[in-house]
Amino acid sequence: MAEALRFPGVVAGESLDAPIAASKLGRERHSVSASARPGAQCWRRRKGLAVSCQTGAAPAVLRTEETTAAAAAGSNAQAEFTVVMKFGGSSLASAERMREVADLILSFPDETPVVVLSAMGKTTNNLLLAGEKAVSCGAPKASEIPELAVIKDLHLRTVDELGLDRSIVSGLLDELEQLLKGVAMMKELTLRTRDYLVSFGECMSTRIFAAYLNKLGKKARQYDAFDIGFITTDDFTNADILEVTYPTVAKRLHRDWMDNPAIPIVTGFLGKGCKSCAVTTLGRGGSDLTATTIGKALGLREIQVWKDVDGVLTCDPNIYANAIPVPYLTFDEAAELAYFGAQVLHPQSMRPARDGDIPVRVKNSYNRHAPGTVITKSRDMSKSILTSIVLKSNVTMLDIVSTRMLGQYGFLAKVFSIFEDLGISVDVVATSEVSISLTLDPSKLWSRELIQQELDHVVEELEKFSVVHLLQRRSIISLIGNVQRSSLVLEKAFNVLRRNGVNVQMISQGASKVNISLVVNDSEAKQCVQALHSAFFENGFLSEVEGADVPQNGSSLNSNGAIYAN
Ligand SMILES: Nc1ncnc2c1ncn2[C@@H]1O[C@H](COP(=O)(O)OP(=O)(O)O)[C@@H](O)[C@H]1O
Ligand SMILES: N[C@@H](CC(=O)OP(=O)(O)O)C(=O)O
Repeated sequence: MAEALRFPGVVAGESLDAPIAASKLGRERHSVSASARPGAQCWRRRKGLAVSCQTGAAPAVLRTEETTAAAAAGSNAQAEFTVVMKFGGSSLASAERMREVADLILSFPDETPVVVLSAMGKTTNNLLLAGEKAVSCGAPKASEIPELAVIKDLHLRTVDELGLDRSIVSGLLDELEQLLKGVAMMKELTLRTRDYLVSFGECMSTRIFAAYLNKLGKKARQYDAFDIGFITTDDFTNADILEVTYPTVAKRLHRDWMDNPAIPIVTGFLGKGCKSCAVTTLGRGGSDLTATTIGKALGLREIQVWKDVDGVLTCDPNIYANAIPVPYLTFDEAAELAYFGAQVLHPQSMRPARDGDIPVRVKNSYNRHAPGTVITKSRDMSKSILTSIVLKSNVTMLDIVSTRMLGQYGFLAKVFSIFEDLGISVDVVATSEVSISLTLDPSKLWSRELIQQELDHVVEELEKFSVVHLLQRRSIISLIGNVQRSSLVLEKAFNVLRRNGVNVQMISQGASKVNISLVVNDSEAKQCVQALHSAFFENGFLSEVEGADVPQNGSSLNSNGAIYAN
């Protein structure tokens, strides 16, 4: 196995991110050597993980070199692996859960899976909290951060309970502590350091799980995604996967399988920045995207995403416990649902699956025989009316009225150029000749909220040519379904809202043709979702409508569960 490097951001001649540098300075174990590969340089250390780092490699160079080589291997790469099985943090919260997930994987002896894992339980949140506390606690106190203790305890206990050697994670835990000391010393946590910090979660869970499968006698090989060709933009905390990733990952997994077959256990959520060569992350929940990327790269039969719920549900079960599973979705519906706030899937994760036309199956690792949700390119929409109701809260709405007699084209262009310049996402839009109403994504970046100063700045810019009303604490309720039946959906929805005394402040029928969005006050939103859910899904409405496809609870809809039927 190659020697390891946990500082993929460190390239000869490049300045280090300060806290990482500080944590490195605290230790002496590093040695530096150049990789044998022409045009590449690599920092190595005696212990830890392996990341090869291509110095200053421009994406274009990578694309030419890697694509050509991978294309040769590409067709064969499809031969061995059959499915991706992704398990999220909720499926991997303890040693007991790891045992169950191993058992689940082994219960499909006819499959050759690529396994993608997230960090255990709430580890990512704990890492982020630890990082934030380190900024202000002072270096001597960094070792005492409570979240660090929780992370250590969980991982060491898991290793012990699974009968594995503590050395599987102890080096990483030491390194994590050093990093937190570095952050504490420098009193800063850059986005780059944040990504590096959270990467410890997936790096540990995959090492533990691979070791456990090997202990059970099932050959498994651990991979850090940033080491096998997950090349991304350098947008730390929210990076995009570059095209070169597909052939590179396919080539690597295929080659290793040919050399020595073993189930790949890949870190979800992580990548390597194309310019910085540092660890990047794909946004919260990004392991789903890792899974669909691998599915497309290898041209697999199916992508399975194992969660703690019986599939995609008719609404967020935390908002309304009566939510029921949705048996079928299209990629467009699933993407819209995720984008408009359903935390169950990463918003970008449907893209590779759609491009590769690979079905995604959302399953429950706690209830493996439940049929789950199958997401495909198309489905019979003739009977579909409403699929799911999604709520996105804490949204800011802007009413912008032109004060100059700009034509509509010029007015809209001016408004949107401001959002583009400030890097703020717009969700729902309704326009007239001289006015526009729109909502702003509450999390401009996945990891943090739009802050007041940014909003003030937006308003200031817009007021140069318009009158602006800023309306905060709004919610978007998205009705995901068949927009061809929009009159029926809207008639029912508005009846329900009127009965509940709710005034809709904006309405938009998405260009995607699967979404009608309504904007209401935050304070009324949950009650609206519950009332809409009752009206559409619980009182026989859909079965009253001629030809409607009616979701039900339980397994009677299990026409999509053929391969799990037992
Ligand atoms: N429409 C929905 N359908 C299913 N789950 C939803 C929905 N909206 C929100 N959720 C939440 O998403 C969670 C599953 O997603 P996530 O936490 O990312 O799982 P994992 O960590 O296992 O990948 C559920 O436990 C549920 O609370
Ligand atoms: N661990 C990362 C990535 C991820 O996808 O997690 P999960 O599969 O548990 O949502 C996060 O919490 O964001």
